[in-house]
Formats: sequence, C-alpha cells, structure tokens
Amino acid sequence: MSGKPGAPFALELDNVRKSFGKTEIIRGANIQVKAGERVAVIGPNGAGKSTLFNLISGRFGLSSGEIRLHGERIDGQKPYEINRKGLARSFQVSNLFVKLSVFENIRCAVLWSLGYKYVFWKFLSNLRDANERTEQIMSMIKLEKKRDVLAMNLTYAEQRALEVGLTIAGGASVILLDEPTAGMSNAETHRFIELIREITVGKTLLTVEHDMGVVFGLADKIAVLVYGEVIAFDTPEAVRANPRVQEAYLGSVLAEKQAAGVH
Ligand SMILES: Nc1ncnc2c1ncn2[C@@H]1O[C@H](COP(=O)(O)OP(=O)(O)OP(=O)(O)O)[C@@H](O)[C@H]1O
Repeated sequence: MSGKPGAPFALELDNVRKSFGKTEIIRGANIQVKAGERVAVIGPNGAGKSTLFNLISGRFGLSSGEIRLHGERIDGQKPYEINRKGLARSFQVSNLFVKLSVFENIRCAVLWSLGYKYVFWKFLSNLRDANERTEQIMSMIKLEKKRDVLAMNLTYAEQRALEVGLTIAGGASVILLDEPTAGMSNAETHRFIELIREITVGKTLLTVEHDMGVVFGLADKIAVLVYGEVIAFDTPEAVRANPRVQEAYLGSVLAEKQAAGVH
C-alpha cells in the first residue's frame, strides 16, 4: 500500500466541488475517514452520492478541491492508478463476465490486479499464487460450492456477492460499494450485510445505501449528503438525533418507516 506513512486518514475529501456545465452538483464536500472505519453515504435521490463515488474513484475529474488516499493526493489520477494505490469500487451496474465461471471471474480480477496480463512469463510462473488467492476470495464470499457455475446462472444475491469478490480481489485497503444490497429481499440483505462486515474487517469501507436498516446496522459513521453538501458526518446515533438531518432528510424517511410499522 502506498501513501504517506502515518497519514491520519485513509480517505479525505477536502472542499470537493463538481459542476456539470453550469450546474454545481457537489458543492464543497468534506469527509475524513479513518482507516478501518465503515462509512455509509446517505441522501435523497439526486443528492450526488454516485457522483461523489465517481470523483473518489477517478471516473470524473474534480472542478476543485482535493481528495487524498492515505495522505497522498489522488484527484486528477486515472481510475486504474487510484485502484493500484489501494482503492477499489463496485458498480450499481453489473461488472461480471456472465459467460465465465465464478472461479474464472475472480481469477481475472486477481490477475488484473497483479498486472500479469502485461508480463506473460510471470503470469505462468505465478499462476499458482493467483489461483490460491482466487480460492481464498471464493471462500470469503461463500461461493466455493458455485466454483464452476457461470456467473449468468447464479442467483441475484450470489451475483452481487461475486461483484464484491471482484472488488476486493486486488487486496485494496479502501473499498467503495455502491448500493450493495439493492434489489435484495430482507433475508438476503441481512445475510449480505454480515458478509460485507466479515470481508471488510480491517479495511476502510464507504458505501452508498438507501436502506436505513443496512445503514444503521453496518456503519460506524454516516455522511449525509443533501444537494451536494455533506450536512452531517457522525455516528449513527448522532446523525439520527441531528435536527438538521431530521429536517433535510432523515425525519421523513424514519416517519415513513414508523408509519409502515418498520423499525
Ligand atoms: N455525467 C453527468 N452529466 C450531467 N449531470 C449529471 C451527470 N451525472 C450526474 N448528474 C446529475 O447530478 C445529480 C446527482 O446525481 P447522482 O447520480 O450523483 O445522485 P445520487 O445521489 O447518486 O442519486 P440516486 O440516489 O438517485 O442514485 C443529478 O441531478 C444528476 O442528473
């Protein structure tokens, strides 16, 4: 892992701004995430959560501000460079090779992360290491029994698990998951949170999430994004009690849940 030794934060966003044309979508976002923290980014539709992830992962350039990974600036770098520095993200849209097996999908991601595709002789001599790492990840995401099943024939929840497996394949220390439980049943969601919790032990996690059960169950801290501004960044309890958050966002969501008898 690169970065400045002793950097206080795994990830820092410093007055990050992003405009599309004349419209400013991210309006001075500040977030500081300590190594090993799990942070959920919440906010109404269109608040800029996916945009923020695209800025952090290098898919979009910033209009102004700084992003630092372990103390080292990453804004302005290409997604693959940021990935090599230890930050990996998943996508809302599936990233799987549907006609490859579980094993083959993960091994592709492992090999890519090792850069072996560029050095073929090294690829051959180190294939065993890559295979071992692939087996490890398969067991972490609990898909050992689906080893030879094509990705297209997995259940939806298994496909999402495989995506998380691909995201962590390179051994990144900072993981960004965009709505990892979207489209899952309650039972699947519950199991999936446990899985995410297990495989991100010791890692720094940022997740975009709409499901408040997931947010309060998984996150050490919550960042509330409203109209491109982080209006609160605190523990779940503090965020729940924050009047500004209540007013801007959370109150209405919690009220809806209470009315529906969900706690
Ligand atoms: N490439 C782009 N060009 C122009 N506008 C964009 C672009 N990407 C996003 N936007 C706009 O930025 C705003 C924030 O979008 P974004 O997808 O980041 O929100 P979000 O909080 O992730 O929403 P949701 O919860 O619905 O996924 C929206 O108004 C969107 O239309």
